[in-house]
Amino acid sequence: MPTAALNIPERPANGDNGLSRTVSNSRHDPANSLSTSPQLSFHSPQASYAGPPKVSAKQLRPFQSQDVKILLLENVNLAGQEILKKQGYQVEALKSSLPEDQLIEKIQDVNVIGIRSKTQLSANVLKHAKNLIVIGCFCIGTNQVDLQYAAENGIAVFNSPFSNSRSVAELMIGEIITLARQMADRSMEMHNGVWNKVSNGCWEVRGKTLGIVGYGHVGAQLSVLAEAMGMRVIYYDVINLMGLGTAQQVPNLEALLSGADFVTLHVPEIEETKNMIGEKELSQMRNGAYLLNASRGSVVDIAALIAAMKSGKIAGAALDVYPNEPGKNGEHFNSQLNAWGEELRSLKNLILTPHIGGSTEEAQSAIGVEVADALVNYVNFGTTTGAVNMPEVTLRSLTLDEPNHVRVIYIHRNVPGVLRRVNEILGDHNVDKQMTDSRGEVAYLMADISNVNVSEIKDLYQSLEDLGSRIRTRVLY
Ligand SMILES: NC(=O)c1ccc[n+]([C@@H]2O[C@H](COP(=O)([O-])OP(=O)(O)OC[C@H]3O[C@@H](n4cnc5c(N)ncnc54)[C@H](O)[C@@H]3O)[C@@H](O)[C@H]2O)c1
Ligand SMILES: O=C(O)CC[C@@H](O)C(=O)O
Repeated sequence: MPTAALNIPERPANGDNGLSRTVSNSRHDPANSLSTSPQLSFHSPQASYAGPPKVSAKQLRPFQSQDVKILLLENVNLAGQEILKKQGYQVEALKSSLPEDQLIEKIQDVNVIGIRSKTQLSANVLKHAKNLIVIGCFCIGTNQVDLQYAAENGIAVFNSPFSNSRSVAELMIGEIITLARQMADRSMEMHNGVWNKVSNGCWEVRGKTLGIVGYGHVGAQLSVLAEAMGMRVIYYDVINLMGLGTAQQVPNLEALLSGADFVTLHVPEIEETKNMIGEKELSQMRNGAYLLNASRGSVVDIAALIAAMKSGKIAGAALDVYPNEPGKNGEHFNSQLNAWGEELRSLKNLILTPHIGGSTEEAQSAIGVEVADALVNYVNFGTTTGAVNMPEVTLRSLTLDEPNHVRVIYIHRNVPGVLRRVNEILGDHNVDKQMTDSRGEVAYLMADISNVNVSEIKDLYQSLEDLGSRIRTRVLY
């Protein structure tokens, strides 16, 4: 199938290839959605978008669905894979990420790519992705994708904004107690056959202060759980947020660092959070305090943390994320990967986990469903609700009673005069409904037009493609 399969209409002239008239029900079974049993599948709360249109909606596809090529990396959950396969798409799922050269090779061929936190979709990689229309990040973080480059090249990016937040918060609770009781060291000693019954430097967490940096989805969940254990909670965030329970916002990072016994980091990876905790910040922490990082590896200067732990300033730490992480399970975490690797591993009361904050059955299946649904909605209907780099645009579904309608999607540079030119082209038909919105330099227009013969669609597509402002045109019918 040629590149243009997702853009240029190629259905037989009678428009009846069977695909456009069937309505697939890719949603999960709601009967299971309230289960809390680990034996049953768990589904996240209803996401902010509505999911694929249901029963009476007309399935829009300008292509044979088996020609949509999807590459899933990093062991995307089976629940998500199934949703995509049910659509008839060609799905290749790999367990690991790919090194840049192999990624560049593979990405040239695919229309959709699904990744987690490891795969780097830089501008250098994306410039080879000539057929790519959408990226699904099956996780919260989107720092691994050049979002701006993607938007400017008409590639929408979706993620799952909160489906693993609870899992991260629960891990933090476990780690706070583990650090306070030096449990990881005691366990390690027992594994080595050593009995070492000590209470020195071991504490209850009740009455201690937890300082949360970044009071978003994870930080807020953690706040509630920590208070339930009798901890006092303070938090620092760049925006003013209402504290849950009796948690109190502090005015700056220094106030948080000097006021907390445990400091936990839940900020995104952005320029401002790079090495946010370094030598100076560690010196502002209380003597004998603990540091936890499950945000991104770039947020903590690890060499400075090693020094602070060696000096006794920091009594313990828990790290789930690192500046350089292995690409697949079984690979080594050593000094070749990060210069301080061996030194870090030798420290006492340090919990090291392999980026598993969001790695629970519940979170991964909820993320799989949420992101796969968003991808189906985008590929089949052009809906951008929930996209992290595009304006959010949706129209009510076309119904089976509207046989000669087409949906036009026109992603274009946000410059004056475009809408007039587009509507001159669409104006030969009846524009039933239209929505347009912009985000920075990029604008997204969606219009449903009626009384279009299949033979006219190619011309319509070409006229839009010929406009100077065009980034990408898609015509769905
Ligand atoms: N270890 C894991 O497996 C795992 C799982 C989920 C999320 N994460 C990471 O954790 C991060 C946070 O997740 P979330 O869902 O809570 O994100 P979120 O977007 O809901 O919350 C982030 C909060 O950080 C605040 N913030 C941004 N810059 C800040 C700064 N310079 N100083 C203080 N506060 C700042 C924001 O205002 C926001 O309230 C994600 O971006 C992701 O990188 C890791
Ligand atoms: O599952 C992953 O790879 C990433 C988990 C987490 O860091 C996220 O951003 O959601």
